[in-house]
Amino acid sequence: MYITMLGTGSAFAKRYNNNNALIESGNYRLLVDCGITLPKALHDHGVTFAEIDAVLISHIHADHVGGLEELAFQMMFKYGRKPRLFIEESLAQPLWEHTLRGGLVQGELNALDHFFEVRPLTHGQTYELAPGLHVKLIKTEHIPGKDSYSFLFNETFFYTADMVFNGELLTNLVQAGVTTVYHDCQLESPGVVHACLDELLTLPREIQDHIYLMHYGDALEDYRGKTGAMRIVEQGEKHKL
Ligand SMILES: O=c1ccn([C@@H]2O[C@@H]3COP(=O)(O)O[C@H]3[C@H]2O)c(=O)[nH]1
Ligand SMILES: [Zn+2]
Ligand SMILES: [Zn+2]
Repeated sequence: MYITMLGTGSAFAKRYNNNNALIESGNYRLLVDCGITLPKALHDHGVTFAEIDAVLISHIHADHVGGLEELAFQMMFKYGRKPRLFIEESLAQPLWEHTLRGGLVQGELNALDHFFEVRPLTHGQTYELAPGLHVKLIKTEHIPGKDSYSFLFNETFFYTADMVFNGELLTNLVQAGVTTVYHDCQLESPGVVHACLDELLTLPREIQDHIYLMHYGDALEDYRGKTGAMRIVEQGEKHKL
């Protein structure tokens, strides 16, 4: 599988797009999150919504779901079909009621599954999304009372939803065979709702070796060379996993 971060920025970043990814496995294309900036970022990448097989959602913040209205409308009115939506079952109703309903409702089109081919997922279970592409959702802490799910792909690649620092989880995953971790990182301390760089730097070198930082702010250039053994994911670069 290959991953390209169409954006690597924090919710407030202006130099970087929202932290959303394009995963490719054979001919299968999966969007991981679809934030406000995603429609333009995908366009700039030379891919149309019609060429996306499915979108997978981590949690309900605009930098992760704010592009879904355009996705739904483009697919309905431009391409005449529903996009496939993988989402943890606990998030489907809140996504509709609290985020999408206002913009999408018109007449009898008044439910999430009128616009999306919804595939509810249960966290902790492994699903085959396409041949050679499996995912397990892991519930991780972000905002109190707001469900958020990180992704374990093919048992070897861990992609964090926005999450607070959890060194024990990272250590356990690496010990269980995870080779690559893409981790959201707030550059400034304290982290509060994200892991911050200072917290991630407390990890032992053998864990840091596996970590790539994403979801960073506009001050990234001031932090190059200060991320220990952790590398930085560059927006737009395609990596083989
Ligand atoms: O209790 C809170 C809730 C939110 N926020 C900010 O709003 C942003 C929403 O998107 P995000 O989850 O990528 O990042 C969040 C933070 O930057 C915060 O600092 N404290
Ligand atoms: Zn975010
Ligand atoms: Zn968030």
